[in-house]
Amino acid sequence: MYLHGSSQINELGHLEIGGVDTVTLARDYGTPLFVYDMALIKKRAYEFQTAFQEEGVSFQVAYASKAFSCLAMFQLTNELGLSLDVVSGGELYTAIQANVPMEKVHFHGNNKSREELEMAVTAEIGCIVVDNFYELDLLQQICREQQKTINILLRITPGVEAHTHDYISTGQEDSKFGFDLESGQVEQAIEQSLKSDELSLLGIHSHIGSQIFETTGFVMAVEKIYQYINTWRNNLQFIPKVLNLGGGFGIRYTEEDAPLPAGHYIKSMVEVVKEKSLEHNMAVPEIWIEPGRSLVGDAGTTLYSIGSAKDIPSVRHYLSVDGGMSDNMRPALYQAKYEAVLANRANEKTENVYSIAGKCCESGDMLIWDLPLPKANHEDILAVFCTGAYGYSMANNYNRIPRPAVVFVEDGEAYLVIERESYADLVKLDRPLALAVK
Ligand SMILES: Cc1ncc(COP(=O)(O)O)c(C=O)c1O
Ligand SMILES: N[C@@H](CCCC[NH3+])C(=O)O
Repeated sequence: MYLHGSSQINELGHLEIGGVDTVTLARDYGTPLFVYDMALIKKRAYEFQTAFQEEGVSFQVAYASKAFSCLAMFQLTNELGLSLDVVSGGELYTAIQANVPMEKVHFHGNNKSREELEMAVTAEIGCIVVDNFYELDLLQQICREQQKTINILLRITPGVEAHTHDYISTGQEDSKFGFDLESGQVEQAIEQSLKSDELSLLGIHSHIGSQIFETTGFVMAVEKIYQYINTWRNNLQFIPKVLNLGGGFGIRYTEEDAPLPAGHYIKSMVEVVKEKSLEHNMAVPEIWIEPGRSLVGDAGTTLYSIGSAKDIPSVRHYLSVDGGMSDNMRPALYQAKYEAVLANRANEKTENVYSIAGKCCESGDMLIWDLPLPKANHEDILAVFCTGAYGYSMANNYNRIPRPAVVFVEDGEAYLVIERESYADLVKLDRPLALAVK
């Protein structure tokens, strides 16, 4: 059994995270419950930061908050010295409510609305990562109206295919994100940005995809960008001060995954940026990254109560849990794989192979296929590891299932950071027909 971070088995044979017994957590807060190991989040942030420090370059590590966002998470990442990448008005609003210094916020998205851009300009955030010409025009207009200037990066699609699931690959030429490099769109966008009194162009952004296990794609993206440096410098007198190379660093969900240590990714990125900058006789730009999954993914564990079982002789043993695709879309969406244990009998021998079904009204709502476990029944708590990224943040109310609660744990203490949704919450925005607005 692979245990992440501070997870261990205690003397009762229970899974413990951050010094807190998960069986007690399940009893006190109910299930499904997301449990975050705070020490592991801190460790992951520190690994990226020290890797940059060792390379001796200027850098920013921004937390890609789409992986998991809430007030407490934003407060924590801010305390850790991370910047914050948001992709919507909702994430920006959460950052404002969490008192994140606005100069540390970067705003992404391929279709930011006027309202969202106005909100960002009003809040005077640190940087907007502009994705397309529509946004470039709109942002200039908004800045003019508000008589403000704003820092921007231009997101480019470098034409690099990351080796990952198609749905989470973003750097290929045929992508909805960013300005196309090959066709000259980037040059045109740089020109428009430089001409604008309202926009201060800091540099270039590239994000090639997610759950990436090798450094080649990042290196190729840098090489692609530098192929255009001379053109930009000669034609437009533009040299990027910032290169944001995105996120996407892979994590270990199961034994099939072999992620590199954070330092490896950073070292190869920095090496190629230094080498190419030297070749082009230019100063090494500031290097920014924006990891999401690799900061919070393995720090999260979901606790479920096991309910019904169905045995189909010689075919399959199903066990159903009290959550599913409503709190973890990833298996249904990407055929993602997870490991899990019985939290209350974590040191017992595995005897059976079960397939873990969610409770949603969908045959595709299967969390794990063929999981070896001790003989399990409805008194057991299932702990699914590595659910910290894109679990709660993609949770939904399908079948009107309330979203789970979230606790942070550290040094034997648990902190409830998101309450469990109630049935009353589910109908909060509904209007009975008699009161419905015509
Ligand atoms: C622009 C951008 N930055 C950062 C991320 C974070 O990626 P990950 O969670 O894989 O680190 C994403 C998601 O893929 C993204 O689209
Ligand atoms: N939600 C995806 C990653 C998308 C990242 C955002 N661009 C996942 O769970 O793997």
